[in-house]
Amino acid sequence: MMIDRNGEIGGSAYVTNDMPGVSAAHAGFSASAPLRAATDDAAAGAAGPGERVVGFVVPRHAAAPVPLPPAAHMAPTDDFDESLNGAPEVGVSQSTIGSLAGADAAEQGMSAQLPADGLDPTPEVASLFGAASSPAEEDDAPRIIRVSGAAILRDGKILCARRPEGKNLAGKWEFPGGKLEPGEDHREALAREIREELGCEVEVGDQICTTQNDYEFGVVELVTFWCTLKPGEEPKRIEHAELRWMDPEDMPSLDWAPADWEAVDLISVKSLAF
Ligand SMILES: Nc1nc2c([nH]c(=O)n2[C@H]2C[C@H](O)[C@@H](COP(=O)(O)OP(=O)(O)OP(=O)(O)O)O2)c(=O)[nH]1
Repeated sequence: MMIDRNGEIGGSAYVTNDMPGVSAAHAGFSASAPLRAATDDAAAGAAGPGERVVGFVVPRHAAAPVPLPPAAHMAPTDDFDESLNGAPEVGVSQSTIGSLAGADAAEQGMSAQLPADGLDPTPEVASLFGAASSPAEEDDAPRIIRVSGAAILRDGKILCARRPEGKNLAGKWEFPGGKLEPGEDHREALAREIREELGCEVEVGDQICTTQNDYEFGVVELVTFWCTLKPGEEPKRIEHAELRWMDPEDMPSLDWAPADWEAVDLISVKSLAF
């Protein structure tokens, strides 16, 4: 999905969340006018440079943006209902997003639903809903690499990281984070990766968006989250070639990994709107 500086959206990726109030507060953005995210009319359009986004746009749910805990309470509290944090359970379209987003569906306790009786889904659609596929189709299925990325906010700036030599996408900018390990959900994986990569502790907040990108080494499904540093924490450059705190509107000037443009555009456009 591409978003121009007027806030118009086109493209083929899908977005699962509004810009959350908690993140806006952290970034110094106003939370009063949530960014218009993917809609039906955004179903066709260009992907970013060198990018082939897999997935499709589904209608956003009609529910009002869910109020989120204040920044100081980004860590789930005992009385905080996790099901409200991110995509609420509001029916087929959200379930569809959940199934596309993989772990999010499980995290949200949502189940995928096949189309209504009488509709004969194509194999592609059926596979999205977990329907049985033939061994030949399974062999052809792309390997989904599930990755969490952190948009860490401090004083209105976002921590951007450049991938080191010797890794795939070397030299590209990314959100710190990494692959999920077996048994982890996205938030657990992200907290662990940040500990390993940056040597610090973060509070993982709301989801910004989910994208899939078809790289030559596999399909990366990247779920990006707002994060804040826990009190007294300072990120250290351990694995990355470079770390840089950027004003959101300057983020598009970096050479981002293709899967990241969705979140970069959402973050930078939001900052320009106010
Ligand atoms: N961490 C991160 N990875 C990204 C982003 N965008 C993007 O396309 N990727 C890709 C690059 C990698 O192919 C994959 C994440 O792998 P990684 O190498 O960071 O994961 P990891 O920390 O688990 O590393 P490793 O153990 O495999 O070395 O996702 C992003 O914003 N953050």
